[in-house]
Amino acid sequence: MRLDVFSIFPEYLAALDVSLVGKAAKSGLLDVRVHDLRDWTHDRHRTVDDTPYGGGAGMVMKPEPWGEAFDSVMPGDGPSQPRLIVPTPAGRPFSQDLAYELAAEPWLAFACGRYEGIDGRVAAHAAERMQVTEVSIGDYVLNGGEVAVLVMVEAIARLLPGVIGNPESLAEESHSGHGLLEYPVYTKPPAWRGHEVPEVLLSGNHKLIAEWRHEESVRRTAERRPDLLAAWGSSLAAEDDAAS
Ligand SMILES: COc1cccc(COC(=O)c2cn[nH]c2)c1
Repeated sequence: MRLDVFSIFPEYLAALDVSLVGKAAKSGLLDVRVHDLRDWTHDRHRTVDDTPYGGGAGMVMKPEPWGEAFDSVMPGDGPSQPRLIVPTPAGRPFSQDLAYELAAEPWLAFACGRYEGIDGRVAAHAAERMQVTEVSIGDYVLNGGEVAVLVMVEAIARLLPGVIGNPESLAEESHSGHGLLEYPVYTKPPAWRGHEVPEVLLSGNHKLIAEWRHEESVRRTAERRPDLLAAWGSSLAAEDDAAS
């Protein structure tokens, strides 16, 4: 997979060279290219923003640098086009499902917005030749899209075959499809500062362990994410209906 990231703070994306994503990049599974948007400005101050039409506080990112950057890095007459992802509070919620969807793409490009956002014509013009998806990683406002890109790239990269050492661990974890939150996990020592590991986990009885883990998943999901529990319950009912 090829990944292009456009930002006025390219150094923010240095984290992509570290650990999992860094390893995937070195092993050729990921081709990560970070671009400084200011390389496509032409004035002495390398200006990327201006005041918003219609008034209001803050600044808006000008369209010209984005247009020139996209033309230069992913030319419209090129053999293929990337899928463009724009992190924004106004976007489609990022999820494990969307991470899987994006992990199937051969080429992703991320546009990191700052200030009050990017001129709306940038996405509209890009959509003339590539799929554009505005994505939110949560209902809060960041100063820029860079952190959101780090979140999404990590969630996506770990799904690529060969990136995760142990693919089985993908199947069991929270939000990996069965709809409940993950059960608590423990390792040695069996007792630690007056806290014991739940007895059942030391029993070797795999049926009891599986039951305990399921009950813990349901309990935690009910406690922390009643919305997920409701969805899980109705998906069970749907399965029963389908089976009957
Ligand atoms: C593109 O326009 C903007 C405007 C303002 C901030 C940002 C950065 O993204 C976020 O703040 C965000 C993404 N998911 N949840 C929050 C982008």
